[in-house]
Amino acid sequence: MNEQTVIELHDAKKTYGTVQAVRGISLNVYKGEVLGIIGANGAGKTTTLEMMMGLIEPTSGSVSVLGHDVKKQPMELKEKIGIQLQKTSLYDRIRVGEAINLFQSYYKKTRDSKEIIRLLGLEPYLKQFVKKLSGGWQQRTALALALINDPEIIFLDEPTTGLDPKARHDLWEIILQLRGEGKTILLSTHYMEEANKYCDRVAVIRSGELVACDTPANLIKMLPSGQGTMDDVYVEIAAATKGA
Ligand SMILES: Nc1ncnc2c1ncn2[C@@H]1O[C@H](COP(=O)(O)OP(=O)(O)OP(=O)(O)O)[C@@H](O)[C@H]1O
Repeated sequence: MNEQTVIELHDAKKTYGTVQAVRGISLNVYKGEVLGIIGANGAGKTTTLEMMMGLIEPTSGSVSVLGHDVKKQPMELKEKIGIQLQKTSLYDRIRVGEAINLFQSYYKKTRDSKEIIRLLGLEPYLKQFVKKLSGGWQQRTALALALINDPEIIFLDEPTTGLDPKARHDLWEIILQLRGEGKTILLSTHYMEEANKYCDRVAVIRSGELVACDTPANLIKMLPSGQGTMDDVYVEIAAATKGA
């Protein structure tokens, strides 16, 4: 694997009032990898991703993305990253083609929209309202919008949640194609078979802490029995009670 670091978290913490959402995570993400983030509901996956995206500031510690401190240079960062959020309701009331055109106006540098439409197979849907599309096509539209600025890093928050198996498979094919272009992809997922099959490394977050980050095969080796599946990793490492 190419070991050029594109994201660096150093003891990043995020506190909301009395809630410690992220409790000091240090992590390096490498260029060209697909890094999955797993953990129970409320573990801190979205908060960690949002700090890397520059959407929220860490309460303490540092987050550097492509050499930019997310606190000090959020605008520089915006031009270089692509974000597909869990909820796409913002774009519900416009058509697919209109959403793509609108997003093109947001950035200085853009990727050819025809190329993005071809990659995502969106040609037949351009005149349709995003809201009327199936979940799978809504997710593809959201991914198309995340690619408009030809980002070096793409963030996907639970991209395949709620999709049927074929739509999930097809979306992964696109994600792997993007990795083939040299993009770095970070995503959160609750689907362990997807983490196992498609992610180069998987970060395990438990109660706001990074408890492991390695290849799926190495995470499985960390199990007490030294063997099993990513489901076992989830149950025994990600969802284990503290101190267990
Ligand atoms: N804006 C906020 N204000 C207050 N608390 C928040 C806020 N955002 C997140 N939290 C809390 O921080 C903790 C981590 O939330 P986060 O959304 O990062 O978890 P997650 O791992 O992404 O969960 P899920 O799998 O359910 O999406 C939770 O306790 C959550 O309630």
